[in-house]
Amino acid sequence: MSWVRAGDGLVGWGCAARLDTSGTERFTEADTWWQDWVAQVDVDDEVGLPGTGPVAFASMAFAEQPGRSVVIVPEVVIGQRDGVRWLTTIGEPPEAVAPVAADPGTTRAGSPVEPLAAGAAERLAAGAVEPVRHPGTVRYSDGTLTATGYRQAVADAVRRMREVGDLDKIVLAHDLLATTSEPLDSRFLLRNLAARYENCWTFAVDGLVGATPELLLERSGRLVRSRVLAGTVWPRGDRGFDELEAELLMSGKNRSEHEYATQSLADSLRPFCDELFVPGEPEVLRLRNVMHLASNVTGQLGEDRATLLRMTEAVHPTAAVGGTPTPQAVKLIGELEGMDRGRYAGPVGWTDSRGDGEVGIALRCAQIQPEAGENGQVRLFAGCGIVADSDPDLEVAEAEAKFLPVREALEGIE
Ligand SMILES: C=C(O[C@@H]1C=C(C(=O)O)C=C[C@H]1O)C(=O)O
Repeated sequence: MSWVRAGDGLVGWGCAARLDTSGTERFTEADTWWQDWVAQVDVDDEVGLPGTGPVAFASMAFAEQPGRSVVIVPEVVIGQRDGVRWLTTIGEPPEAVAPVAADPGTTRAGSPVEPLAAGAAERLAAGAVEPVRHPGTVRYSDGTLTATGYRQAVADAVRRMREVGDLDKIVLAHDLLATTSEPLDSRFLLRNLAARYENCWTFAVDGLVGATPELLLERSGRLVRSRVLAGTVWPRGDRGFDELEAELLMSGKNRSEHEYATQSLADSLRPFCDELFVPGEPEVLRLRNVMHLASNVTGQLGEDRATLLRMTEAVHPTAAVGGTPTPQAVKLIGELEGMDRGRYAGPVGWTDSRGDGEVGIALRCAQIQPEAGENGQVRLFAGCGIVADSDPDLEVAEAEAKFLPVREALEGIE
């Protein structure tokens, strides 16, 4: 399990407890389950920062049906934030971790661990940690919704927006299958993604692996934060990055896509906040494969601070992955895509016993298929916001650009 950005974050393994859930109540169930679980453990947290003490990783389904959501409490978590490093264990320190700490008796929840890097290197040398495996060659094939099927779905959505007029924006996605000649080691993907997308949150929860640029919510005490993305350009022709950036900022279509996404997040987050700051103008987030319009929304929570999972329930899905109005968009997504998004475009991240934590939107990701046998198989997803003046061919190309991070990570392209 992983949630890492520019070297900071959490990496966990083992399973001390797990919840599988689905349906409309999935967030409430996850929140209650986690609070009940935390209430029955003795916590010895010497650090007291967000992410120290017991944490749960969560990866929630995009849709109410048929998706499966999962919450996992790892047995061991290594964390790093602003120069502070810690190790958390649940129960007795497992064998693989014991040599890391000077005194294994003190490696309970939240003990700071200095000699971690040295210990990890020793364990690797001693063969206690399996080396990362290369997935071999990669072959691609159509997913449930092919690129041509996707083009058609976009065209149908555009027609409906122009003719019926009950929908302002819808986000449509499609999938792609990749088969590797060797079983897939999620650490191979994670390492490559983290190296190339430092500005993104590299995550892995129960086989869903990716590097998302979009932070749905971060809660840290009374502070809440979100990085809303919508509106995209990608390298094409001989346009330079500056030219692309100017094109993005001036594009009415992209600006309106962005406005719907920011509005939906702000409207659903505002009831939890005493103050909420929404920038008047978006900025541009540059990534290797695409550029996005971005708005950093910040707020101060009210006295009865809702937990991260409760707020996540309220804001999901924003119009960055659903649409406007939300109910009509979500219904039409199911009809036009005709596939199960699973946990793609759902919230993914972690929460601690205080209800703090970070959740991103699971984008630029792939679901590792457990039943692949001797090969590895993953299902990649990518989608785009569609408005009445979208061009289906351009949306197919945009989705293609959004598949790139995982494709290149799978193929080990430097
Ligand atoms: C839906 C995806 O990305 C979202 C859609 C965007 C857009 O349409 O411009 C931009 C960023 C994300 O909010 C995806 O990557 O699959």
